[in-house]
Amino acid sequence: MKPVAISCGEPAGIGPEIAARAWEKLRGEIPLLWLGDPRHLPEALPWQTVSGASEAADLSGTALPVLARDFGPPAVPGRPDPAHAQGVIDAIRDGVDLVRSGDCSALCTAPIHKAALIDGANFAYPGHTEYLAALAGVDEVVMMLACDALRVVPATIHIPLSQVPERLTPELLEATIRITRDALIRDFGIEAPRIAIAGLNPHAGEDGKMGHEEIAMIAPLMARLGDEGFDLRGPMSADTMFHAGARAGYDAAICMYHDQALIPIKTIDFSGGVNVTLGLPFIRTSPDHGTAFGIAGQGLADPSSMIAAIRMAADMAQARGAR
Ligand SMILES: NC(=O)C1=CN([C@@H]2O[C@H](COP(=O)(O)OP(=O)(O)OC[C@H]3O[C@@H](n4cnc5c(N)ncnc54)[C@H](O)[C@@H]3O)[C@@H](O)[C@H]2O)C=CC1
Ligand SMILES: NCC(=O)COP(=O)(O)O
Repeated sequence: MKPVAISCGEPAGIGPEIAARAWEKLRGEIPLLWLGDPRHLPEALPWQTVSGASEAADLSGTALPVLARDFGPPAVPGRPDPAHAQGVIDAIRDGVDLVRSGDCSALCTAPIHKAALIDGANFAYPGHTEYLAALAGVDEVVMMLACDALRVVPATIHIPLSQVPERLTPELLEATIRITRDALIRDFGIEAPRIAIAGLNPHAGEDGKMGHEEIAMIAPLMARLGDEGFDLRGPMSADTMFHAGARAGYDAAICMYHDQALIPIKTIDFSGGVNVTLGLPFIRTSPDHGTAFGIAGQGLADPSSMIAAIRMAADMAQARGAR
């Protein structure tokens, strides 16, 4: 199998240590290639620089293969340094190049601190999702967070809540539903996906008494896609669609904004959730959490979500025949 590339993420966060812990767990199972400055890895970790992905597969059983870059100043846990910003961005871009060339099977990204990238390198994107879409030259990508118990998709992502109603267009919602359905079939092996659609407003608008987006936009779009054969359920009240009984009725939930989607999944399974970008011409996953500055460098970080993200990336690569 071709290695899964892992971009380092924010060096002052927990990214390097959870990658190291993930390598310890997966070393006999999935070859890895870490992209970053090896001075940021935990001291006791066996690692070795390589010049390309082809050297990583054999090495990965005994040491973490590293495609090394010099980020300049050393990292201080918990204190992000804008001087590292370009190195962090370059590691993501290296990962994309390696996956697009076929040298790596998938990309798994460790968490970034968006503010440090903006301050240090004028990073023009609110997150990986939008940066990866730009690198890939695609207009529409979808963020899905997935764990064993739930898959959620925020239709709008990193924008202020006040902008959600205007950004929530039928076109955006339709593209989100189509990309999600395609991915459920292709990457998750679900032949006839059942997709729940959340309302935007309390009680899904209460028949127009608490908001009109459900009647004016969401329901008509659902009816049109239903005529095409899509199995769509809703618009559902967001407050009652995530308990266990409700979750049994769908394979993924499309939500209208970031917190509507991410609060339930991070509450149900913070350590097992995986962030996966759908609609890219390559595979990208990530842990569902952030940089966790408060515990960085202390050996306290739980690597479970990183491990789940790498496993999901490898499984998706296998499903696509890209191993
Ligand atoms: N994919 C990415 O690049 C993501 C990046 N972020 C970034 O991370 C930064 C911090 O965001 P926060 O909202 O504070 O979320 P966070 O996920 O970093 O931390 C939230 C809480 O969970 C704990 N936590 C997180 N991961 C943990 C782990 N693996 N083991 C044990 N405890 C863990 C933290 O210590 C903290 O108490 C922000 O700059 C944000 O933009 C956040 C989410 C995803
Ligand atoms: N809240 C999820 C998050 O910030 C992940 O964003 P991305 O970096 O994967 O686009």
